[in-house]
Amino acid sequence: MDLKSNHAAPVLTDPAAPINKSRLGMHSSLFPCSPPLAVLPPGIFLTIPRKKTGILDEFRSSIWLDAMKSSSPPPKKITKDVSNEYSPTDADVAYNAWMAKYPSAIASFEQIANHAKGKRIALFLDYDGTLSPIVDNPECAFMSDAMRANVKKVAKYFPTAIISGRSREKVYEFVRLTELYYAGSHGMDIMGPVREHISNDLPNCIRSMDEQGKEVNLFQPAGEFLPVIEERKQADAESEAERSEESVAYQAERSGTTRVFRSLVQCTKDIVGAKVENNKFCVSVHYRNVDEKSWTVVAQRVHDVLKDYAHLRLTHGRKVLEVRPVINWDKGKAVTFLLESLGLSHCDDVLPIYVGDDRTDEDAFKVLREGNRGYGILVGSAPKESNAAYSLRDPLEVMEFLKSLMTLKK
Ligand SMILES: O=P(O)(O)OC[C@H]1O[C@H](O[C@H]2O[C@H](CO)[C@@H](O)[C@H](O)[C@H]2O)[C@H](O)[C@@H](O)[C@@H]1O
Repeated sequence: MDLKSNHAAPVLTDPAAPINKSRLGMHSSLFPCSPPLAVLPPGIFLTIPRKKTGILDEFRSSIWLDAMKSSSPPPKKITKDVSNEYSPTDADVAYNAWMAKYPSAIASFEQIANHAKGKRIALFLDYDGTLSPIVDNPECAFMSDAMRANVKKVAKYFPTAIISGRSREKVYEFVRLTELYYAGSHGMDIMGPVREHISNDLPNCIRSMDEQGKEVNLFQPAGEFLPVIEERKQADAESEAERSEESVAYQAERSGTTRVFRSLVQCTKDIVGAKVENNKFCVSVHYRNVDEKSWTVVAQRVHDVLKDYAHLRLTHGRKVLEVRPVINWDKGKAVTFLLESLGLSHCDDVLPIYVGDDRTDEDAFKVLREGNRGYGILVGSAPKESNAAYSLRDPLEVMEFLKSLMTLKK
């Protein structure tokens, strides 16, 4: 969800980071659906009108607060009929109606299998909330060994990619499977197979090596947003003493984060429980562990920092505010890019399946739904409108679904 109420979306101008728009053109086949906001052709920048008041008024505060509250509802408890006098609550009725609209991918597996007959499955998986359960500390969102083993097996039969909001490096550290493709920063950092025509057409696509020394294509559509060289030089010039402190700000600079990360760390450091995470092309401001009374303070501080930057925008994930470049790129575009990289686009015999739990995954569900080419599967049990076709309750059910998928191997 974009937080752009009252035309005052916290978008940022970074005068020190000039953006070379002409370098951001790309192959037209990577624009399968019309962009959600205005685009500056031929690049992939979005323009968002903004007002520079810097103050979250009461009205907008309450909109933000509502969005913050509803951003990660707890899983629905299954109501048990122990007394034989079960009378469903309104919530049960709503849940059952929702399940009828987004049936379980496990219960509907036969239907999926029928559709997959004679087709090659391409699998796309989100990480947090999909392969690993949502936990309070983002550094501890480990996937189970059983899940890893099943993802490994499924990747043996079907091309499989992880598309995460985390940095590509970080999600790889969690997953540690070399047989997958990885897209980090909500698809803004993709390591995929080598395809000549793609790397020739896209200026931000380069030939690179993966961890195993295998040749890959590295596509970073928001490449222009990495810190300017001067900042790196400045970091290099820091004293050894400063370096050894291993401060959050130093680590961020070293890993290529923009100045906005440091500003966000600085402006939230007195808010107990707030955590700022550097995801390379995006920055996450977590408020899951912040007292609810201070949530609007978090929103206000983030808003204040962002009002000075024109090339960044704010979206909302599960108890997290996500700062990202204003470019027309998302997980949906990443799926299209990867299908093309894998040589699987424009093929009638390919069935892409995308499994994800978050609002950012909706872009991918939408691409599959609109192209009428595969299935989005929403992970969660809280009724919400989605572009997915099916649902799974939680990562445990995701694992069951992966096991079922393996029965479809040739
Ligand atoms: O696209 P994803 O792989 O789902 O990444 C989205 C964000 O996931 C992480 O945050 C979420 O999971 C955390 C661990 O369970 C949880 O503590 C947090 O509240 C959730 O929002 C990650 O830390 C973010 O950087 C990602 O953007």
